[in-house]
Amino acid sequence: MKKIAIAIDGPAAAGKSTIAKRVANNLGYTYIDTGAMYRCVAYYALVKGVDFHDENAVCRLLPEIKIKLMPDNTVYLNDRDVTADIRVNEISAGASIVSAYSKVRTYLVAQQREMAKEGGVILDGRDIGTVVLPNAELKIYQVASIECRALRRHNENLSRGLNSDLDEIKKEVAARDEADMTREISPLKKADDAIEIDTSDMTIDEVVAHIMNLVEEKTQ
Ligand SMILES: Nc1ncnc2c1ncn2[C@@H]1O[C@H](COP(=O)(O)OP(=O)(O)OP(=O)(O)O)[C@@H](O)[C@H]1O
Ligand SMILES: Nc1ccn([C@@H]2O[C@H](COP(=O)(O)O)[C@@H](O)[C@H]2O)c(=O)n1
Repeated sequence: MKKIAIAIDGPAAAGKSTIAKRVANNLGYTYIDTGAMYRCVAYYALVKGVDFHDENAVCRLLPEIKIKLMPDNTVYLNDRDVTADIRVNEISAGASIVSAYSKVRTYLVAQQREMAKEGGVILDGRDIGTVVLPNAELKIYQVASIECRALRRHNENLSRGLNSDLDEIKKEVAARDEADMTREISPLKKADDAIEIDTSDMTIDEVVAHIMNLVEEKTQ
């Protein structure tokens, strides 16, 4: 079967990475979690004591930041496993701040394109269909209502034994969407040729099956 590039964009907690991992697994494709890369930049700034809002200081760190996304979805930053460290709320908010900086985006987008150049890839993020891979054969814009997304994240936290406040999550997710959609550079938006999937009333299996059908149409 022909190997294609698949782009999945959408707001926070829409289920992009869950679906992307499942589809990648079904197809034997490489999954590239671009959000993890922005999270690594924020995490490194935090470790170095650099204020997320200090653009020049954050950008000066870039040459020191080496990110590796492993086939088992662990994330290495300068040869250290940071998979869990980059998932905390402070880093979600920090990633949203540092991702607005032009030099940060240029640095990471170049790496994302390099990783995707052979095809047989599925990338999820905010600007994959619009900027990173404008020629991707299949572009998905995955959405769900804010209530649904906040509840999913809340349940995920509870199932991991973490403290979780549904109202706080709703505020955090809405604030991140607002920042990601209104920033000047590469804001989150649906690519003109993307297929929108509202997953609010769909199970994970239904979303995966829907995308698998779309892949089949594109690869016939
Ligand atoms: N269709 C679905 N039905 C029910 N739960 C879902 C569905 N899709 C994803 N989920 C759950 O929603 C939660 C958030 O999903 P996920 O982390 O994949 O979202 P995301 O879009 O990658 O988030 P972010 O952009 O914040 O990294 C997970 O707990 C996942 O299991
Ligand atoms: N292509 C991308 C991916 C992510 N971002 C920013 O990183 C934040 C964290 O992303 P997650 O997918 O892991 O939640 C996100 O809120 C964006 O600010 C991005 O700009 N472009």
